Amino acid sequence: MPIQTRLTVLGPLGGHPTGSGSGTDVAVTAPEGTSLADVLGALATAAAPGSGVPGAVYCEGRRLDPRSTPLGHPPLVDGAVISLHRPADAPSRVTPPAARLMVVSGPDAGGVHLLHGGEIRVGRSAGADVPLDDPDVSRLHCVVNLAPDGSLTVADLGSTNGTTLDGVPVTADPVPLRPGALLRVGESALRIVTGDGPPEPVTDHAPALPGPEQTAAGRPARRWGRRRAGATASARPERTPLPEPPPGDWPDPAGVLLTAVESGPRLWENDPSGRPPFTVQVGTVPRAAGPLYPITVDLTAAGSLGLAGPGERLTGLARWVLAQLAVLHPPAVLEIVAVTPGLAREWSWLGWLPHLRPLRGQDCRLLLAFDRRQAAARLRELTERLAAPPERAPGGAGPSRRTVVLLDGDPGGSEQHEAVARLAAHGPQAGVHLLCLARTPPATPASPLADTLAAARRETPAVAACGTVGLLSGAMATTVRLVGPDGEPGAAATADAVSPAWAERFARSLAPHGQPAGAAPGAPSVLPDSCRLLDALSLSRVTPVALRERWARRSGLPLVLGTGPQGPVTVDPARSPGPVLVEGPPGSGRTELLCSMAVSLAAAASPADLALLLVEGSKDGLRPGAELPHTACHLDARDPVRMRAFAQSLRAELKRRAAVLGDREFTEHAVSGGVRRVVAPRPAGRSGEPPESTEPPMRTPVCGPLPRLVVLADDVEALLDPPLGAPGRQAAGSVIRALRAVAEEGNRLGVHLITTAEPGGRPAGLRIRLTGRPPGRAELLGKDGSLPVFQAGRVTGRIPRTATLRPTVVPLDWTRAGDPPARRPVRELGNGPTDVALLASAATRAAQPDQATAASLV
Ligand SMILES: Nc1ncnc2c1ncn2[C@@H]1O[C@H](COP(=O)(O)OP(=O)(O)OP(=O)(O)O)[C@@H](O)[C@H]1O
Repeated sequence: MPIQTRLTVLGPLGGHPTGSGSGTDVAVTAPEGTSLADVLGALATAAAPGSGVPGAVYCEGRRLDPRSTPLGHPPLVDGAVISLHRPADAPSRVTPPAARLMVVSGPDAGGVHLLHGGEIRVGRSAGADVPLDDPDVSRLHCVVNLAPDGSLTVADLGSTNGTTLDGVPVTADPVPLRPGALLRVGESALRIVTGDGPPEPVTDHAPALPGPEQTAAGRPARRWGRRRAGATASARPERTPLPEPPPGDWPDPAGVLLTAVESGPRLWENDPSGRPPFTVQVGTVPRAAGPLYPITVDLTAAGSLGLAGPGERLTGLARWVLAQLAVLHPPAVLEIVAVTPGLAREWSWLGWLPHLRPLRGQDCRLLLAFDRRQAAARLRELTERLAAPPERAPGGAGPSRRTVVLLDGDPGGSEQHEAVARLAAHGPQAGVHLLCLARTPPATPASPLADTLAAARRETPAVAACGTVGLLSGAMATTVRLVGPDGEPGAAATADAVSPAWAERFARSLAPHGQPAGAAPGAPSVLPDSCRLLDALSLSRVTPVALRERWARRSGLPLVLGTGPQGPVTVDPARSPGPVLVEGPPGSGRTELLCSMAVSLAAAASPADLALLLVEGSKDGLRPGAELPHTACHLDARDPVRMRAFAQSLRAELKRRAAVLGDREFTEHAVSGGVRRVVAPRPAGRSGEPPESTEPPMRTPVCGPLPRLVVLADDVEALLDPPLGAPGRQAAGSVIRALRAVAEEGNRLGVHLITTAEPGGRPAGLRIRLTGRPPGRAELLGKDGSLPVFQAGRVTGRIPRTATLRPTVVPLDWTRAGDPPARRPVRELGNGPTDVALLASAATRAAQPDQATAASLV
């Protein structure tokens, strides 16, 4: 399977990748094992057209050897930044810092600054060592000193609003700064952490919210300072009693960045501290002593969350909300969709997050919408979900996988507005929650909360359906107040916000994560229109040796169905509580899928361990599978004698197994010696003719361990309701009764049924629904709801080997990431052996010793 890796290439001039605008983002698609050297020229051309192959390549400050650095593996994973010719200005790996100064709350939160000793000045000025875009922070506000002996002190630098340490004012006289203590400057809270962290650079100095000059021009610091001293009623936290604090410990922006960059143990953790899922913190309330008090919103209770306020402050808060959701929930649990027409610059960083991959088979590269056409497509996909049954967690009450939809900007015409309204009203029950942004002036004494809320509803009507709305308030919009369904505002809290540079760094760090266990790294997130099963099985060149190795290391009965958005899709029919059902409209690829399943099973287990029984209700579509040495029987419904004999043998086999096993469940090789087994006969008929009826449908049993039996039954509808005049009409009932017996008790006895219609008995344990667009496109439905869609493997066509694919390097255009992917039509070859024939031939050779044993026993 080819893998895809998205990289950012910095040209000869280097630079720091603080946004999608600098450097060139590219998607490299190449077969597994391709080295950097194979694509280096194309990468250099993408970064600077006309430039030659560079002499040196760097990643994370290290020089790489292009020939021995494979794509898709560290450090060249999704989201990596490489620089050509010379190292980038990006922070490089450094010796472990003595301490970290973390900005844990405030309007420019999330910074993690490495301290190596000496004085560190904190202030609003760009020249400060720790610059903070916080309007209440003075240009040079306080200084932290790390002495050679590791001791820390802090002193105020004559700031307007003062500095406090754990609630105690700090003067110009340095006082000891204990690790873990909370340092407050303006609206920001900082914490020192010491200890030997990994040497990962995380300093994020880029000021991204309005720069110091802008804020200074619009707001004299002293006036804001006075306002704080005589705060307005709406901005005073002590006026509103705080509710019971939510349980659990709450992540702060600096900790979240570190978790993402270092893939810390808390990434996607199931929080043992009891923090409820899908709950986000929008700000904190400072208390005289003790930790910051988190103000949180539970999306499952609120339904949807509205956020209103001015420009960058609003996006900074929304970035923080989305980042928290992404760091707390894996992509298997959380899907993020961004419907933000015209706002690619603001929101393209989301594209690095694994949560925006179209795992449900949506027709796009990423779940982004930067123009109205893309917005219409995303909204259509989402509203279609309202009609589908919600995905339930096993044993759980609520939907197992939820979707958070960021809505920013005008989604389009009346149809799209109506779709948004439907999602706002009915989405939460289906696990779809909106995060609606409304750009309004902040709530101030001149514009009370009620007016701001009304303005937000006018600006973004869906806000009216949001169970909770966060309103940014105060002259500089650094305070947030939550308004619930009762219309009562909650406590005023310092709004937490993070910068675009922070968000980009955060999202890139998560980019390589989120592949399910066993998926190929960098597996393409977009479903192909055609999949060669042998590629999905990693058997592009199928040889007897490769098969014997697989057969030897088999565990269970792995059945690879095809490829999903994250790599091969595998099920285990032996673990299904009932038959496996393959449904779909005519021509959707059911017969082909049954053939693929036969091939996939034959690749998993040797003929000694597995026998296949192929049953056809009307056509002759499974005939290619009869070539497999595993096939013990190929029955078609035109021969009543063989049909009855088959039904009799199958029922006898079930009875015999039940007698041998008693109360025990079938396990691999548990039963052997003196036990007869069913071995493969070949039906004597040639293609298109009914097989001759002289032979029993299954060969004489011989001694040996019990193999598993898998019955693959196609066109079972024709057996359930045989057409008048069909030759097998009379015998169809006996076959159906035998299949029903397998459905009922087969699994316990190691006999499994894969069928296109339920014959009765135990209901299907696993359903595969082919959609028919394109042929072979299918979704897997477990008992707990829908799982990702996949493209079923093809075995009877002649698909050229994809292993010969040449690597491609394509510039990434984020504005087009929400479009359907460009598809290269797969041309099937006109001649040459089919893949089922290739595998059957290799399997026959691989099974030679087995067959010799079997023959001697017959
Ligand atoms: N996985 C696949 N990949 C590509 N093409 C496929 C795939 N499966 C089926 N097709 C194409 O679709 C055609 C119909 O497939 P198939 O006969 O398996 O469908 P079906 O559901 O069994 O239909 P029917 O029962 O009406 O015959 C095939 O001839 C093939 O060209």
